[in-house]
Amino acid sequence: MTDWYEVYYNIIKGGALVTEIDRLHKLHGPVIRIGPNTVSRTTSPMIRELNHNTQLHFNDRHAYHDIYTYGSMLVKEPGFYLGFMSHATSGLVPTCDPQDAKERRSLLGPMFSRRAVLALETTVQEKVDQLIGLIEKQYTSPPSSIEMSKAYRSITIDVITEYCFAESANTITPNFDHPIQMSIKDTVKRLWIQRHFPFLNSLTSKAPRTFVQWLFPEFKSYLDMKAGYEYQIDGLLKDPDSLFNLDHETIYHHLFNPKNQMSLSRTTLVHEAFDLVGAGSDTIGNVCTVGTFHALKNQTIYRKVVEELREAWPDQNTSMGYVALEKLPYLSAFIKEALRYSVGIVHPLPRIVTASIDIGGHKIPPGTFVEMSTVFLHMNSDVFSDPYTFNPDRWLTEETSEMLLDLAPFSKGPRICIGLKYVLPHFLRCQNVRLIRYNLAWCELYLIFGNIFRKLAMTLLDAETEERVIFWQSFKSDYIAPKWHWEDYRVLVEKVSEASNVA
Ligand code: HEM
Repeated sequence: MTDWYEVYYNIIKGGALVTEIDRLHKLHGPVIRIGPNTVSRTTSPMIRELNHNTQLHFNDRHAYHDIYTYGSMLVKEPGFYLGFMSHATSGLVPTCDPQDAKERRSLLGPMFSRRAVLALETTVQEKVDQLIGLIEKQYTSPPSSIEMSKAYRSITIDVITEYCFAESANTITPNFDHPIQMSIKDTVKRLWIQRHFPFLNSLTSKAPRTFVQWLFPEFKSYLDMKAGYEYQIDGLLKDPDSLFNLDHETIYHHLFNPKNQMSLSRTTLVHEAFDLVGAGSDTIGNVCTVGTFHALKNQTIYRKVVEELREAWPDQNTSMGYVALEKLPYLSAFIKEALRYSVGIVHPLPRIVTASIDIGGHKIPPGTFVEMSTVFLHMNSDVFSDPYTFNPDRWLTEETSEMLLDLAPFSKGPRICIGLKYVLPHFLRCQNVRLIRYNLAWCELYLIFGNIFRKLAMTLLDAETEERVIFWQSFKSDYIAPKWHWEDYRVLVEKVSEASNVA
């Protein structure tokens, strides 16, 4: 009868929609209707023409692949994306028209290719060194505890801002409480309000800054961030030659010179900057937070990661790069498990069916909204045995092709995360699926985990912290990444002596 059902779970119940969807699937089977007939809010003629009817959520791995992996006839649902991203509506994430998205992806793509990532690997490594240097100086003598989720979020913000704009936000500060980190946290918290009440964002972007700040003081850091991008973009628009003075290639080298495409407006450039910082920081920070927690909680896992690293990298004063770290089997298995367990984006990502299509064995008419949260894929016991156990060893068995197919933290298909690309051959279900990775996300994960585990000895401060978290409860206040109830765990850190680095 009403959209307010979703509003109730997303806002009043603090993001518990996915938990509710799970309950409904248990009652009603693998396909449920979760919304009333809706007409999508869009300017795209292609989408407007569709006669919208109902909204379905699936709990079926085949349906996931029909929607996201092979679903070239499905497009992003504008009502969701333009609300959810109402602070940056002309960035790539909320671009729903497939042709527009293809063009923008072709502009941004080269920045995230393996070649570009390898060329800018030193940028990532410098930030990792800076974080480890700060932790060693600030937290080891005398030993004091550190909140890892904040430390990880600060490094991922600094990497993405340096990588994309050649201007780091410099949030790796002693208490990891830089205003930009707080701003991103606030923006993420606000996402569900703006998803359902997008006009609030339009109001704040039109009203004078002093008025907005007076009305909503918590917007200050968001407005500062926006002013920072505007300042940088205005400088480059005034003097495009100054692009050549930047320390390295940035997104602006690609966005300012769109070959065969119209130049992008100032607003679009600012929105794209927002999009990239949002998309490329909290997500990776979350994977690092989840992976580290489980490694420290389970000493067997911790020992295996550390021993493999020590053997491959005996002298920690030398450096070990992304390509070498990628070859370590246990570290790779550990990262895959951290990606599986941390889910990626928890909320279902809605698509509109543009032409009649088979989804999970059901004929679905055009205009239907369809979606499936990745939680249902990653926690499917038919593919991942004992799915609520964090177990890197599952990736070291001989037959992993089904699991690889269903590992989708970055989504799949035409709108897969741009920070990461998997290239899987067409014969996805064959025995020897080859996984080619090229991207910024993998590079960051290898360098952060590899260096942190090799150079620091860590102990979980509260060893009693619940290991098998009540998984579904974590999706309350889910927003994008789940807010795990142990997320603000603290660790004690020691510098690694050459003798041992297991505390
Ligand atoms: C572990 C880290 C990451 C995870 C789990 C993740 C997850 C995702 C997911 C699930 C999507 C699909 C969203 C949708 O369909 O609406 C996505 C899209 C996107 N991600 Fe990531 N991401 C990560 C890292 C990054 C990084 C480092 C960047 C670099 C800036 C990035 C930039 C983007 C962009 C621009 C899109 C939109 C692509 C499009 O709509 O065509 N992400 N990401």
